[in-house]
Amino acid sequence: MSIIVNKSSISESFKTNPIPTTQILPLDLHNLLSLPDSHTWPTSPVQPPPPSATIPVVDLGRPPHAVASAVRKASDEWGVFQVTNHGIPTTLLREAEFEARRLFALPAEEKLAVVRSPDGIDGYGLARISRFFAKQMWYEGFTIMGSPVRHASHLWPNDYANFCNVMEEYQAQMKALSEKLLGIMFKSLGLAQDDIKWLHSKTNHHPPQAVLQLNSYPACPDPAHAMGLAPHTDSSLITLLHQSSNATGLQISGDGGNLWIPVNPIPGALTVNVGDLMHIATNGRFKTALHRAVVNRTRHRVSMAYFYGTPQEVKISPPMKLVDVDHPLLYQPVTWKEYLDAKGKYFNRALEFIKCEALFIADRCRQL
Ligand SMILES: C=C1C[C@]23C[C@H]1CC[C@H]2[C@@]12CCC[C@@](C)(C(=O)O1)[C@H]2[C@@H]3C(=O)O
Ligand SMILES: O=C(O)CCC(=O)C(=O)O
Ligand SMILES: [Fe+2]
Repeated sequence: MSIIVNKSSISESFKTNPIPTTQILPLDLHNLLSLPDSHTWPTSPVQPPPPSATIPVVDLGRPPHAVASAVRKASDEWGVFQVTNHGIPTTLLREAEFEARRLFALPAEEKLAVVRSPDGIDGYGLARISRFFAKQMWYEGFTIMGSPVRHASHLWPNDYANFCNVMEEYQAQMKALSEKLLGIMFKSLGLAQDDIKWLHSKTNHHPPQAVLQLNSYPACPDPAHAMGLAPHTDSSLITLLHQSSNATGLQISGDGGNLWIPVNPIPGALTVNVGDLMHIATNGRFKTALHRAVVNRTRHRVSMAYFYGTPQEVKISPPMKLVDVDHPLLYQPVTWKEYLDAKGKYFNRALEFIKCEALFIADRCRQL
């Protein structure tokens, strides 16, 4: 039997850049009565957002031209918006959150049995961005790519079918909605299907890659000095986020990090983040939103993020219609895996490192 290893799969990125175990294992936050020093962040001045700053909400039930212009405006200006009337059954959203909570409610030692391996993509653990920060986040997560059966059957040997069925159905529905939204986004820029072949092409050898991340932020004894998920942009084309409606937590940076605007959960709505790959694919037209999650004293908040990206062999570059003298090509073509490699090294500066000037400068240096 021969094993075909395609070096471009996103899970390969974690094989080439393993994460130290100390950056994977979370403390049992559910039983802590005060904030340990390891989790104490310097307080940042809390500024009230200006009254005009609210994250756009797009009703997908409106006429197509109205939806397209609202999506375009939100993606240009914010890189994030909420969608209502998206067609995902509320019961599925509720069931998925219920199953996620059932997982995080397990005793710490049972969750540790499905901890991510240093070079793996799926399983339980801290956020991958942890190693870029001196302090730990008030956070635990569980990553699913495809079928969660291997880990779920470990957690619930006699009772894993429901978790798996719900998570698989959730991923199928999120995939369909991601594809619909990407279609709307590209169309809103005046592009036809033919302009972005990699998005629709039947010639891709692999299906689009996607990751479902369950995020858990236990109630926190000192939320003002804790961080749920530190400021970052998502590496996907788009991310569809469902946040539990029992607590706010997601915030968007209005100005690169000093002003934070909350995304107030609308029951049943989903938040759409423009990811770094979409910023690359639109030659910088659409913004990638810097965001973070904060925690609170009384509520255990859970969110579910579905990261939708490209098939493994696809190099992302903008369609020619978005490149001209006024809009020179901004970024070098990259696969998702290559981009995750850059993100693993340079974190929030990864985009800078794949800028075309960087290539130009590197060439110049070589010539000198
Ligand atoms: C496909 C992805 C996207 C990843 C990396 C990889 C698997 C898990 C994703 C997250 C999930 C939690 C936030 C984030 C910032 C993190 O630390 O891990 C995400 C990251 C990214 O968007 O870069
Ligand atoms: O929990 C949230 O609201 C944010 C989650 C997030 O940003 C992520 O999973 O990338
Ligand atoms: Fe995110």
